[in-house]
Amino acid sequence: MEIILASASPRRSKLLTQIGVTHKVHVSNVEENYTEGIDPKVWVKDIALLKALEVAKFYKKGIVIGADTIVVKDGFILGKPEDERMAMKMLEFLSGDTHEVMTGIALVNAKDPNQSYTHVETTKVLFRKLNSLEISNYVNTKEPMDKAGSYAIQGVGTLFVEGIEGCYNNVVGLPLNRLAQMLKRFNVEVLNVHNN
Ligand SMILES: Cc1cn([C@H]2C[C@H](O)[C@@H](COP(=O)(O)OP(=O)(O)OP(=O)(O)O)O2)c(=O)[nH]c1=O
Repeated sequence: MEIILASASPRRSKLLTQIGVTHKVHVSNVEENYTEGIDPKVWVKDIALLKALEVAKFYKKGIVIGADTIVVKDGFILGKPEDERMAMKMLEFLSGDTHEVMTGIALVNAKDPNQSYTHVETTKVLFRKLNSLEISNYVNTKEPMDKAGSYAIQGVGTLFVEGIEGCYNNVVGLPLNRLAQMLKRFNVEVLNVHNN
């Protein structure tokens, strides 16, 4: 069974490769325009599904995986920062407190797009208190610029993380354990994948 990852994130592709899932990457053009007042869980699931459905149109068969990662704190959704100023504001906001990282995942059968499964995985992350110098030094590394919430737990950003509760890979962009369980619904056993 061919597996198509509908994501531009090199991290997600690497995570899939880590568990032995051979796949093709086909990037979707879905706009991530947040509408005020939407429940973050509903939003992140809907965007993941939209990404997978859009890419599924290009294929006659196979399983399309869509995903979206957001950071949520006090009801606010933090996506990727638009500029360095915004990245600094996000990090100030996350400093010294716990936030949630949510990844929505959607699996769509390209042969019959009505067959789809979605899930939202949530991981709690505790940041230690950050000072303004380390925030600006971190933003200068550019690492935050393409990351939800303006940090990368898999990079230098790990220095801000005091603890996590839940799936680590979910913070990086794909909850692998959950994804493997979802793939079983399409009879894909991750430890025994034949994609050709
Ligand atoms: C919090 C956090 C996020 N991220 C990343 C995961 C996602 O790639 C990114 C959030 O952006 P997304 O919009 O979820 O994904 P993307 O734009 O990289 O790719 P696509 O939309 O095509 O699927 O933030 C990390 O890499 N590390 C972290 O610690």
